[in-house]
Amino acid sequence: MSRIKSARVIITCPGRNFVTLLIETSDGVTGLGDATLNGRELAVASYLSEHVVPMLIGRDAHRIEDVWQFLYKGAYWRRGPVTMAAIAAVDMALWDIKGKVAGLPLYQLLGGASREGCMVYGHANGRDIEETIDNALHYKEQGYRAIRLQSGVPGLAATYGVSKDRYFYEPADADLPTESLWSTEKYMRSVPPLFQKARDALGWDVHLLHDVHHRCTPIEAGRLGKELEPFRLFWLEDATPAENQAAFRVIRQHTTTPLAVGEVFNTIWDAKQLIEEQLIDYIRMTVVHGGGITHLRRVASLADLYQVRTGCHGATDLSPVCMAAALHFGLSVPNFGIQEYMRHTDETDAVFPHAYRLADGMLHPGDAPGLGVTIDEALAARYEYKRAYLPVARLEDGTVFSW
Ligand SMILES: O=C(O)C(=O)C[C@H](O)[C@H](O)CO
Ligand SMILES: [Mg+2]
Repeated sequence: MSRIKSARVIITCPGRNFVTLLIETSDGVTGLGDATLNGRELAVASYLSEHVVPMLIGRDAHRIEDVWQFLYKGAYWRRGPVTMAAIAAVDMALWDIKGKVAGLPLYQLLGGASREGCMVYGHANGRDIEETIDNALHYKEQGYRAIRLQSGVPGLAATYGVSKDRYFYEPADADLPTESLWSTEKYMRSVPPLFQKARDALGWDVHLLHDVHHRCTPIEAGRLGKELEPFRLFWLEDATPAENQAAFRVIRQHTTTPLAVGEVFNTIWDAKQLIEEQLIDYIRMTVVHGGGITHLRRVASLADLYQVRTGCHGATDLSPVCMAAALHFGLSVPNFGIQEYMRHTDETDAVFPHAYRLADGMLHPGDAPGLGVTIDEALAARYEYKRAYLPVARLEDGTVFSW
C-alpha cells in the first residue's frame, strides 16, 4: 500500500505569494497541490501545517475520496475559503500521485479527453477605451478566441481589474490594503461605449467577456446586461454579490446577457440555487478554492443537469499547479465552457515548470503523468513571502463597498 510518508507546505513569492502542498508517499512518489488564497496565504499554510498534515501521515494515498470526506466532515467547521483551499491542496496532490502511479495524465483518470483543448480567454485592459481595444487587438492577433475587456472608468483614479501592465495583472498591491474609490454611475456610463467600439474594432468572430466584480446591485446589473445585449457578450461576470443567490432572479428578469459567477465560492452549496434555477450560465469555481478535483467534479455534474457550463477562474494568484489541475478537469468534463488564462510571469513559470501549452487559442494540459507540473524548490526558496493585500473599495462618500 502506498502510504503518505510526509507532507509539507512551500511558500514562495516569485513576484506574488503562492502556497503549495507537497505530499510524498512511502514509494517515493510526490504530488503537488495549490493552496494559494490571495491576501490570506498564511492562514491556509497554517491550517495545512498545524491541523491537516498531522492527520495525513500514514494514510493510504490512494483513498482520495475518503481523505476528502475525513477532512471536510471531520473538521466539524465546514466550508469557507481557508478550509476548502486546504482540502483542495490535499486533493490535488493525491490526484497528482494517483496519475503518476498509473503513468497517466490526470485527465485520463477523469474519463479521458472530451475535446481537443480548453478554449481560453485573455485579459485585455487599458486606462481608456482606446488602450483597451488596442490591447484586445493584440490578443486577437495572437489567436485568442475570447477576450475579456476591462477599461478605466472616466472620473475614477483607479479601477480594480485594470492592470497597469499590458499582460500581467497582480491585484494584491500593497503591504496593507489600498483603498480605491468607486462610482457605479460613472462605471455604468462607460461600459456600453467600450463594447460598441470593441465590436466595431474586433468584429464578431471573437468572444467578448466582462467582469463587474460584484459592483452592481441586482437591478443595476439587469440594466447593464440589457444595455450590453446588442454586443452579444459571452458572459457578464460577478454582476452582483452572490451570497443571496436569489438576487440573480432580478437580473435574469431583465436581460439575456449570459451570467457567470463563482470564483469566490468554495462549496457546491454556494452555487446550488443559482444552478438549479438556471440563474447563471457559467460557474466560475476552480480547483484551488472549490475543494479540489473531487468536489469540483460534483459541481460540474450538478451544473450539467441544468445546462450550466464551467468557466474556471484562472487569475495569476492561482498557481500553475491549479492551472494544470483545472486544465485536466476542463479537458475531460462534458460541460466545459471556457478557461480563464492570465499568463503567469516568467519568474513564476520558472518556479513551477509545467506541461500545459497554449496553441490556437486553447490550452492543453499535456500528457505528463499526473498534473504535469513540478516545483523547483531551490528556486522557490529564493523568493521570500511578502505580505500583500487585495485593495478595498469605497464609494465616493467613503462607504465601504463590494468588489
Ligand atoms: O480573474 C478574475 O476574474 C478576477 O476577478 C481576479 C480576482 O479579482 C483575483 O483573482 C482575486 O485575487
Ligand atoms: Mg472575476
